[in-house]
Amino acid sequence: MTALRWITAGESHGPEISAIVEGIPAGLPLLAEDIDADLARRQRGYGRGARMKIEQDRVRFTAGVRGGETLGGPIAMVIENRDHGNWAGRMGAEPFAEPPEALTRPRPGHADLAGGLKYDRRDLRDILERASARETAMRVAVGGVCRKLLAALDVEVFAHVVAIGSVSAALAPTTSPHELRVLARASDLACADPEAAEAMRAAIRDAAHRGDTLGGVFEVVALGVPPGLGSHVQWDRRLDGRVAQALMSIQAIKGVEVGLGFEAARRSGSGVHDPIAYDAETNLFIRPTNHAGGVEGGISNGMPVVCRAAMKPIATLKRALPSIDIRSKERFDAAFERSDVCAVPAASVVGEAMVMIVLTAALLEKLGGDSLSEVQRHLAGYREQLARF
Ligand SMILES: Cc1cc2nc3c(=O)[nH]c(=O)nc-3n(C[C@H](O)[C@H](O)[C@H](O)COP(=O)(O)O)c2cc1C
Ligand SMILES: C=C(O[C@@H]1CC(C(=O)O)=C[C@@H](OP(=O)(O)O)[C@H]1O)C(=O)O
Repeated sequence: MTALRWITAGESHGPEISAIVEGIPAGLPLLAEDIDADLARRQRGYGRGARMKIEQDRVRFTAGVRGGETLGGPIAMVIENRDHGNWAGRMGAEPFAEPPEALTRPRPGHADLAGGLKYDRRDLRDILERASARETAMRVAVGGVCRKLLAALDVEVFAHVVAIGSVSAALAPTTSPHELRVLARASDLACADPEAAEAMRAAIRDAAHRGDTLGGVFEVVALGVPPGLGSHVQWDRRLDGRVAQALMSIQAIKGVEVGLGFEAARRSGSGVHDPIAYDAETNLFIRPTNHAGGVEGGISNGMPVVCRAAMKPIATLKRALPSIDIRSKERFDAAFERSDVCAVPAASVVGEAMVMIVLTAALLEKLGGDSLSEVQRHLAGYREQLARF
């Protein structure tokens, strides 16, 4: 048993993106098609650009899986970049026969300029290729592996879009998590409020007409998380801190909230903290409200883990903002090729994946085990301990 660790590699227009995931126990049933369903969800979504018509993301396992089950060793995965075929002579590893035209015009809001300065690259393509959110396809694949393990431990994670620009979803307080998940999955906006979704589509169309872009907010909900994941004892073990880092690491995410988040700062204590009750039938502590978003003291408390992420608008604008050519130092009028107008629905699928990865790591730390059956046995024992508390 080792800690869960993972890493991705690959450029947006290179031949493929890849990942290695280590720490998944042996004996977990795992098929490429389990992952592909999530990859497809990340690709569709109102507001995406022409690139998504080219790609058809599918994962291929190249290590760690045999006969449809994990072996306990590192799992290696690749996803082909179909667009790579259109980049002949510009994206290979070998020296170029003819140097491609350098990209010297940084886009405000993207990594182009900051990355160029840091790595001393005068062709900004050397930065944008890796800064691109193409990489998030692989995060979703890693999250998909974790989803299989979480499902075997009765944990379910889903995301839904709650705002696009200034349009917010309004949900009836009676909407159950199950309904929320089904409604969001059925929408090309991953939004559970059909009326708001229509207004969101109109806002995205309007932004596209104006040559502009939009951001928004998505929420991730994790059900079935046992109490006791994460820890109060050290800064880097707090579950809320780990979730925030994971969500904030997604390209263009600029804010994260757990539970009430910023709203908690505006209320007094009596309107924030969740009263503690006890259910004598299940022998479990329960909470009538979940303002904490399922985490207190950096530890899961048995309630659903609920967090939100705010995404800034896409940086590549049809009507570009002022910028300077890094070679001539002159102001330029940007040439626009293609871009997403709004990628919040796609980012919500990525957020779901990142939360699944954090929860899987925390669960494996709590429970230990080299095979799925061992982890399941440990969870059953822990649940008995909780019921006796
Ligand atoms: C799923 C997804 C799709 C994105 N698509 C685009 C895009 O088409 N064009 C673009 O300029 N930025 C796009 N972005 C955002 C950039 O990757 C992001 O703005 C850039 O990495 C800089 O953001 P940062 O300052 O948070 O790193 C996308 C982000 C995500 C999560
Ligand atoms: C390729 C993906 O997203 C890309 C993320 C992205 C960016 O700048 O982040 C820019 C666009 O790429 P391109 O410039 O090739 O059109 C998006 O399509 C993807 O999500 O799979």
